[in-house]
Order: sequence, then structure tokens, then C-alpha cells
Amino acid sequence: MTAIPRVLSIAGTDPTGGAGLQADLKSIGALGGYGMGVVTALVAQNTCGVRAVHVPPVSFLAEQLDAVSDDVTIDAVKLGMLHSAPLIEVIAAWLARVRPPVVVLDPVMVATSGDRLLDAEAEDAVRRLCNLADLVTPNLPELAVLVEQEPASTWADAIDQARFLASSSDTTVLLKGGHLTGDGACPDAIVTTDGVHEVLGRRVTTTNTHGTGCSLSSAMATLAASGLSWSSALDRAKEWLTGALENGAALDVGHGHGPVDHFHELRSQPAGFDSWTESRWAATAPIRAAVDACAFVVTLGDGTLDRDQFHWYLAQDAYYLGEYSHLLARASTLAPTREEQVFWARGAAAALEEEAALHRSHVGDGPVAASATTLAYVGHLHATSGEYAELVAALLPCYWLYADVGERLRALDHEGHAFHDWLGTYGDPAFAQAARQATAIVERAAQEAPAAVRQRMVDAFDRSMAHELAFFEAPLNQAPTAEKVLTAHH
Ligand SMILES: Nc1ncnc2c1ncn2[C@@H]1O[C@H](COP(=O)(O)OP(=O)(O)OP(=O)(O)O)[C@@H](O)[C@H]1O
Ligand SMILES: Cc1ncc(COP(=O)(O)O)c(N)n1
Repeated sequence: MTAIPRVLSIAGTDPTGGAGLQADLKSIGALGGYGMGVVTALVAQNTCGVRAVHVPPVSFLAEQLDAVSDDVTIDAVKLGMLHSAPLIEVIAAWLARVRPPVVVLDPVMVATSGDRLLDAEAEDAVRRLCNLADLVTPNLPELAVLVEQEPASTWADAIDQARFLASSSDTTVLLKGGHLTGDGACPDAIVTTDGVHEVLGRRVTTTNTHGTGCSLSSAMATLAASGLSWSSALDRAKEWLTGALENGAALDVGHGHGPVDHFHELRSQPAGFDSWTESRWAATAPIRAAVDACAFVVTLGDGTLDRDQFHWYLAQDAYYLGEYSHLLARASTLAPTREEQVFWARGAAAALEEEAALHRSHVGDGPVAASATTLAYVGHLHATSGEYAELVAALLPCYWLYADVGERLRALDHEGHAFHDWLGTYGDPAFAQAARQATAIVERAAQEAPAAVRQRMVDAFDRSMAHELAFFEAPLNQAPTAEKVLTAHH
């Protein structure tokens, strides 16, 4: 597998670019993949509806599929509009032969406009195809057809149906709550026979919903091919898609159900937008440079670090993570939305698991004597914990800096490296995603905060950055220079 996953969409077309193959290629690109496309059906449609469908001969579908797989290694496949049973048979035979490592099936049946995109007689063939897919992404009416039941009217019923499909087709189901009506939530979930990973999401008030299902499924295929688990892929895809829905109307495309903005994350911020997190990141560049240059990080990277000093650092890290978990749980308690509550609670659980793993692997059972440096960092975090915005600003550097430094350390790893077992744990895409989410939460909090709170956030963030530097310097027992770096900068 390459760093840039090669993702093939097998789908119908939408000449207005909001759904089908065109939406898939944009989604794959937006999430960092290389997109390829095989056309099942040419659809004359726009944001108002479908006008006509032209299906090339089935033999031509087979020729397109072979043209791709004879030449290119495919890391993931997304299946969208399949039109009819003969096409599905060709695709099933090709899948069985080529066996791409990731297969996502979006069982497209009816467009948002109400037009059929799948022959009614082909439903059985789609049911059988579910067995060949690693992930199936039905909306509620499609799920009902697949399990041959009435459409679920509650989320709990929908989860039961998804569990039934996961079990009967031996697959994983991404259950989508877009068709549920009700409060401000718009939940999705990864459902397996073993459990449910829910992503609550917020419902966007917009008519730009054309192609959301296509976009989500191809995003999932791309993220899975990048190494994310289905749960982590959904966390990331949902955040991206919600932003795409929020920005869709500004595209001003069509008069019906317009498209979402797949590339919203790449666009420059509107004039006058001042990113709080970016400005703190830039302002603390001297501290980040000092972290990169400090002897601990340098010798960990080149493998010459003293083992005792490494173990001392890990023990401090274990102590820190125990306390950090408490503060993440506190952020969850103070969070203004369910989504943020869940994010911090998951972070708290992950920090505890990491602490336990460190004890098992390197630290042992006994209590850790926290150093003055560690206590100072933890004390600072506690001091910010009276107010949500301030606390999350203080918590962010641990996520962001660790992901940032980890990426560079990971690049130095190789089989014979003295710290191979440790460096290999850096660069986890799920952690990078959590760091991005934490950054987005802090950005929102900063945008909404009154000036005085914003100022306290600056202080909280910058001090945490300085404590991070001191933490990295402590194992080699250098005098902490964090204070100096900060003072010199201000
Ligand atoms: N108004 C909305 N606000 C936020 N998320 C939404 C909204 N509508 C749909 N979604 C999300 O979009 C994705 C697609 O969901 P949906 O249930 O609409 O599937 P679909 O019907 O297959 O989509 P399509 O509109 O392409 O047919 C899901 O992640 C869902 O939660
Ligand atoms: C080729 C094609 N594939 C899928 C959809 C479903 O998307 P939506 O339900 O948003 O119209 C579509 N309209 N066209």
C-alpha cells in the first residue's frame, strides 16, 4: 500500500457534480486519496432530479473494470449506483477475482429526488453483494429493503436492523441517520455483531444534501485504505461531511437539492477570519523548535538515548497521563455539546488505557514519584479547569505537539532502531485525527469566547506549550529553559 491510497469508485454519473462518480472523486481527493472511476450508468440528472439513464453494454463495464485492475493496484473500492442485476453479477465476479483489500458498498436504490436508481428486481443481487463487502452504508429505507422489514422509525430500531444485516451478511454496517427527523442530532454508527460505535453529529439546516451518501461512502473507503479502523474513519468522515454540508449553500449550484462542498477544508478562510489555533501555533514556534532540538528528542530519534533516561521519561509520562485523563473527563463534564462531551470522554478513556499500557510494558506496578516538572505541568492544567474554554486550550498542546513531534520521530524509525518498538507507536492516523478534532473544538471555543476569556486561553495554551518543552527536557536533567523561551518570545 502506498501513502496515497488508490481508490476506485464504481458508480453512476451526475453531470452537475454533486452525486455519483463525480462526488466520489472529489471526496477521495479531499481525504487524501487518488481517485479512479468506472461508470455503471450515465445519468442525465441535476439538483432537481433524474431525466434519463443510459446504461452501456454489460461487456463494456467488464472492459472498464479490467482496464483498471490489469494496470493499477487498487487499495479500496467503493460501489455506488449499480442499476441492475446483470451489472451486479459482472462486478461480483470481478471483485471475487481481483479481491481489493477494502470494499465499501453504498446500496444506492432511490435518489433524494425520489427517482429509482436500482431495478426493483436487483434488490436480491444487492443483498448477496453485501456478503462481499467489508462495509455496507445503507440509509434507513435501504436498510429496511436489505433486511426485508418496515423502515425503522427510531434510532434504536435502526440499530437492531443494522445488527441483523451485519450478522446475516457477515459484514460491518455504517448506519446513517440522515433520514431520521427530530432534534438537532444527526447520528451515524458503525455496527458489527460485536458492538456499536456511534458518532452523534449535529444536524445542519440546509437543502444542500444531494450526494451526501455517495460522498460519505467514498470518504470511508479512502480513510480505511489509509489505515484507519472503521470507527476512526467515521469520526473523521463525519467531521468532514458536516463541514461540507455547512458550506454547500455557498457554492450556489442548481435550484433543487444542491451539492455539499467537498473541498471546504482546503479553501482559504474568509477575509477577516483570524484562526485562533493557527495564531497560537505560529506564536509558539520557538518552543516547538526548542522541543525538536532538545537532547532527549534528538537522541530518541538517532537511537543514542540512555535507556534509564528513557524509562524515567516513560514513568513520568504514565503519571502525567493518569492526571491528564482526569482533566479530559473534566472537559467532558463542562462541554457545551454532546459531540464535544463524547470526544473528551473518549480521550479520557484512551489516556487511561495508554497509562495502563505504559505500566505493563515499561514502568511496572509501583507508584510513580512525579518530578517537579511533571507536577508543575499537571498543576497548571488543574488551575485552568474552572472554565471550559481555558481548560481545552490548556489540554490542546499535548495532542497537537505529540502528533507533530511524533510524525517526525516516526520518519526516523527502521527495523534495527534502538527504540523501534517505541517509535513505531508514533504517527497513528487515529491519534492525528483526534488531534485535529481537538484543534477544531478549541478553535470554535475561541471564536465564541469574549475577549477576556480568549486572553486566558492564550495564557493557558502558551503555558502548556512551555510545560511540554520542560517535560521533554527533564529526562536529561537540563535546566528547564521553557520560561526563557517564552519570555524571550513575548
Ligand atoms: N442535514 C444534515 N445534517 C448533518 N448531516 C447530515 C444531514 N443529512 C444527512 N447527513 C449525513 O449525511 C450522510 C448521508 O446520510 P443519509 O442518511 O442522508 O444517506 P443517503 O440518503 O444515502 O444520502 P443521499 O442524500 O446521498 O441519498 C450521513 O452521514 C448523515 O448523517
Ligand atoms: C449516479 C448517482 N448515484 C447516487 C445518487 C444518490 O444521491 P442522492 O440520493 O443524494 O441523489 C444519485 N443521485 N446519482
